[in-house]
Amino acid sequence: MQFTKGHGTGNDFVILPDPDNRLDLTPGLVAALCDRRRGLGGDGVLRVVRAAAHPEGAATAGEAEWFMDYWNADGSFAEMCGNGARVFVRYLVASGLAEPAEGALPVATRAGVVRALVTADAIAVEMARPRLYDTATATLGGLTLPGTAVDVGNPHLVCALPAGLELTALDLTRAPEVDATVFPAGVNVEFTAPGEPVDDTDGHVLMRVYERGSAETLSCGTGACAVAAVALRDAGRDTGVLAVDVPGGRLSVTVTEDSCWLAGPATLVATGTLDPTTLTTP
Ligand SMILES: N[C@@H](CCC[C@H](N)C(=O)O)C(=O)O
Repeated sequence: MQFTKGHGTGNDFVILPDPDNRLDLTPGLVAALCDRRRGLGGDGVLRVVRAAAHPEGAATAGEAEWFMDYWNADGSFAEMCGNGARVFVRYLVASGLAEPAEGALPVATRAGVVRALVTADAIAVEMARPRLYDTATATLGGLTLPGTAVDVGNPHLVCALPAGLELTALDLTRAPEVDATVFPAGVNVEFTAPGEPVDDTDGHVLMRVYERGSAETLSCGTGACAVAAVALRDAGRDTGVLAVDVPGGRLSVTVTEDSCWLAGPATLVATGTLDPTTLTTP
């Protein structure tokens, strides 16, 4: 089995090239690949498959040649992964499967087709504008925080920390408790604090995230988009540019009238082969 390992601001992925959808990818195999001690390690898997060859990509095969088949580290599916899409596009270009020079590159996902712009330093992906749709709470270590539910193709709950509580003080080794009636399919939970002003932006937010299916990660692209949309709402604005700092680095989010751009570094670090029969799970 061929693989490449890559990351976007520390949100890391095992990339599996499988153009014709031949791999028998199962939740167990995904979890074993993502195991950080027994496998390659990753927050998720990105299968690179032709849209026409995948049942969930076929409907958009006329718009995008490639389908990002994203899986969380526990073997569950997610509709969308913002950093994953950026790393996926870096892989397509680096491996010669797509040409970046032809303008925005379309990629099919479970949340529809996204478009990417590629430069040497960064990859920006245009996704749907985040939709703020409800309020809910997250409880963590006896602390209950109010938050805003946001749909970025996948579900998010954005909770601001009260003044005086440091983001670094949160214990995210366990999942925050949330209301399952608001989030029947689970949710990614972002905790935020205000950052110092950053040039050429309309705001700066610090964030940590506990991801559905992957636990705490160093970064979450769709989470950064959700956080930016809530920050703009709180500032009485509809659109703007936000710097969102995550433990793994800085993301830039631009919310426009009808879409949302997520930009940041996307890096490939290794390529190799693996015999899946050597993988074991606890
Ligand atoms: N890290 C991703 C989000 C991955 C999916 C998420 N865990 C979910 O289950 O919705 C990102 O960069 O957006």
